[in-house]
Amino acid sequence: MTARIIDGKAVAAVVLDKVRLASAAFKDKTGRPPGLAVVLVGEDPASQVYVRNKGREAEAAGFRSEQHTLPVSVSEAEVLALVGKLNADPGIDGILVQLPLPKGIDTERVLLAIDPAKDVDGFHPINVGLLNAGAADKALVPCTPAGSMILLESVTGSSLAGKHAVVVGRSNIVGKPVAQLLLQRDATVTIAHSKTANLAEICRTADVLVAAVGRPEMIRGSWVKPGAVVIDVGVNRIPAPERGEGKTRLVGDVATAEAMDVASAITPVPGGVGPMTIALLMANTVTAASLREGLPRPVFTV
Ligand SMILES: Nc1nc2c(c(=O)[nH]1)N[C@@H](CN(C=O)c1ccc(C(=O)N[C@@H](CCC(=O)O)C(=O)O)cc1)CN2
Ligand SMILES: [Mg+2]
Repeated sequence: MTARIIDGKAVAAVVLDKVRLASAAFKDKTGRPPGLAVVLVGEDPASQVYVRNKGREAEAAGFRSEQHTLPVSVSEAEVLALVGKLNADPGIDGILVQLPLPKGIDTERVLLAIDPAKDVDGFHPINVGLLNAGAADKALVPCTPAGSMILLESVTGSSLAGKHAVVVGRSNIVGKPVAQLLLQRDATVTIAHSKTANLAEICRTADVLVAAVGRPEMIRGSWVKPGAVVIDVGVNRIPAPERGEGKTRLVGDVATAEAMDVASAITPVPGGVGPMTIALLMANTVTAASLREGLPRPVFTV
């Protein structure tokens, strides 16, 4: 079997088209565009790229887009003061603090300070609680898990009843929320991680395998059940001396070439889940804006 490649860039483009329409409709109804503020602390080069891309997509979607860049030396109190100012700004619907934050700043405290109604990352305990209570329809759902589900559903349809989903990874950003979303689609869900015994054996029982462990190509082709759908959330930069001295390349958490011989469908890295993260951030911003204005929740499923 050669797996079908799930094209995240193409699906993200469809979501972004819907975002543009929803953004224009929002502006027609309210007289203002949705507003997104992205906060970057420090100079992490990957974070700088992600934040720039978020600003570019926000502008393309017709949003009011703000970027706040703070030096690495900034105090936690100053970050909290900025979040407080953005919470109070009626034209800002979405606030995102780019992670990771520099050492010395308490990430949990910063995330807790964001107004849950503006928490377009879905990381605030109120949104986490709503998702875990089975009320995802009232929550802002984290972007990477929500995007992963759209890619998965493009292959399986919306019901996963009778399917065993194995999530490898237990982060708050991906592993735990994606497990909740899979449960809500009636999958039987196992959360495994790097310290799970018999990990390969457990993965081999997965009809749906979500890899979010952050270890380059850890999941081998022999771990994949024939016909499984594989969602690779990993984005790992590894040395690529074959490309020249000091060069690197991106790989996922799955050994893609091996898995392709076994799976029925798989997301590539790059070009799979990654592009969905930013598309879903734009979707969450229109959702937050609509809910804040008492408008119906827009739908961005593909
Ligand atoms: N506040 C947040 N911080 C972080 C999040 C997040 O969702 N919210 N996620 C990641 C970083 N991230 C967005 O912020 C992100 C990561 C990867 C991609 C992406 O498109 N990846 C591409 C490859 C990109 C490359 O060439 O380097 C792909 O997989 O195709 C987008 C967004 C951590 N921080
Ligand atoms: Mg990807």
